Amino acid sequence: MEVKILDGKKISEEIRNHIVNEVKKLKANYGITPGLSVVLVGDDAASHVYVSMKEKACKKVGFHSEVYKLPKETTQQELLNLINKLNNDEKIHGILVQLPLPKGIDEHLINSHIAPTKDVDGFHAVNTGKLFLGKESFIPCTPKGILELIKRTGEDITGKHAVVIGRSNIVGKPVAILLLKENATVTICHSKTKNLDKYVQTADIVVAAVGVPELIKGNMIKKGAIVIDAGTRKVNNKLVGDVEFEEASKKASWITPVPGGVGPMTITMLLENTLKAAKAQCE
Ligand SMILES: Nc1nc(=O)c2c([nH]1)NC[C@@H]1CN(c3ccc(C(=O)N[C@@H](CCC(=O)O)C(=O)O)cc3)C=[N+]21
Repeated sequence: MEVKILDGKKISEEIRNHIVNEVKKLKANYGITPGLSVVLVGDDAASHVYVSMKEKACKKVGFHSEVYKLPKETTQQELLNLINKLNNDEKIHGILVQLPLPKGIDEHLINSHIAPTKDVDGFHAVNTGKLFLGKESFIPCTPKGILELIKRTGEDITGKHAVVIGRSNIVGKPVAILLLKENATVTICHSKTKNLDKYVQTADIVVAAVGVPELIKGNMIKKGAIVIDAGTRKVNNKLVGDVEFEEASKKASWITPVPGGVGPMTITMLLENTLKAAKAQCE
């Protein structure tokens, strides 16, 4: 059986084309242009790359986009003041504070200062709680993108064994909750898990989100499994995922490449969430 590639770039393009049309309708019918503010504190090089990708993606679908680049000396109070301003800005429907934040700034305090209705990252405690309860909420972009990719395989998730490797608040935990909602049997593995290979070997769906290059070996993958790789680490200037792609491709039925898999979907889901936030304000 030939492996099929879950092309995050191509799927993103389809979704983004749809968003372009939705933006046109929103403008025509309500005079509203979805607006996203991205706040970046400090000089982390990778963060600057991601933020400019987000800005570009916004412009391309016709959103209003603002980027605030603040020096690493910015105080927590200054950041809270900016969020207050953006919470009250009618042009802005979504606010994203790029992580990681410099030391001394409490990430959870900052995220929970964003109005829940503008929390397009889905990191506010209210949205996290709603996700946990299975209620309508803003779903974090990477987990949402991963679910979309799995759904594009056309395979039924119900009853399948999904093994999530990684327990971060941004990817591992929320993606496990989403898979549970789709009636998968979910196992969460992490850095303290003993015999990781034993779990991965029984997985119908593998979601790797640890950021350890090629931790998941091809020989761990069950034949016919769906393999989603959310890892992106630069190794010798090359982007490497958490999965040994070549070897895993010999076993998997579907697999995401790195780059061009989960990464572009993350940004596409940010656009979707921002559109959703703008639409909610028309109601
Ligand atoms: N508040 C917040 N929200 C986030 O969503 C958020 C964040 N902070 N901090 C950092 C992570 C990381 N992240 C990525 C987004 C796109 C790609 C992406 O598009 N990657 C391309 C390649 C990019 C490259 O060439 O470096 C790909 O995989 O094809 C990757 C990673 C969002 N994050």
